[in-house]
Amino acid sequence: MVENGEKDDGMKSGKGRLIVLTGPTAAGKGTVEANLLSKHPEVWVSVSATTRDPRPGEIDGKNYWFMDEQEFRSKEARNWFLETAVVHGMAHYGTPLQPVCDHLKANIPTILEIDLQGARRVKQRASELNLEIVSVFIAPPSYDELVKRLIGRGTENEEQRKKRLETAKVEMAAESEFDVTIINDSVDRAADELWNVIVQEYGVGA
Ligand SMILES: Nc1nc2c(ncn2[C@@H]2O[C@H](COP(=O)(O)OP(=O)(O)O)[C@@H](O)[C@H]2O)c(=O)[nH]1
Ligand SMILES: Nc1ncnc2c1ncn2[C@@H]1O[C@H](COP(=O)(O)OP(=O)(O)O)[C@@H](O)[C@H]1O
Repeated sequence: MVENGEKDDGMKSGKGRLIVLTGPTAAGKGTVEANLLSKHPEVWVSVSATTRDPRPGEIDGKNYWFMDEQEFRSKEARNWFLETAVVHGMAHYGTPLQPVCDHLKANIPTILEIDLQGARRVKQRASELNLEIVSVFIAPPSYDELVKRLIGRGTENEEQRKKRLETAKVEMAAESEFDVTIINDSVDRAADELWNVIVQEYGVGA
């Protein structure tokens, strides 16, 4: 066991590649992950830290580690994170490093659900951390459908939705940077496609 922030050779011994999952707001990332986990509970999805407020029903330590900006910045200064980003120009988000090292070392299929900036940062740090990654982009069937899903989810006010849609346009334009694109028209099928990526990368369940 090493302290957070130190280089962990667990990254070297892990066989599978880290799955970095990105997609615009309300494309259905959380819904697809929940479907995948219901069918394949052996998959581990990293729990990020965030300074945004919890949505109704969200549980600390399950959906996110919710913390204030002071705590987030202090952890950031101690290299506690694999990557961090300010998303939608509003809240800080970050991936705790050590649990990722531990799960990869144990060869447990590991998914990070992070934004475009975070995905780029993980790619930049890949060689420093001896980390192999496969990047997956979850796309909505269309931009109009994404707007419908965002409104239908009903968890943001109009100003927050506007910011999310601005970010969404930037993220959708970056799709070609990713190794695999999964279009989330049917949740069940999209989750199966994601599982196929895991089977290919980790050789599990085949
Ligand atoms: N860079 C980074 N992005 C994250 C992290 N956790 C979540 N995100 C991203 O932050 C964005 C906002 O997430 P969230 O507040 O749950 O809103 P939603 O995507 O609209 O449901 C999404 O693009 C997430 O993928 C993280 O640890 N690091
Ligand atoms: N394939 C789909 N078809 C229709 N609605 C969907 C689909 N996938 C997700 N949704 C809905 O879209 C909204 C946004 O999904 P969510 O998983 O919160 O997105 P994200 O995590 O990407 O922000 C939710 O209300 C969800 O129920």
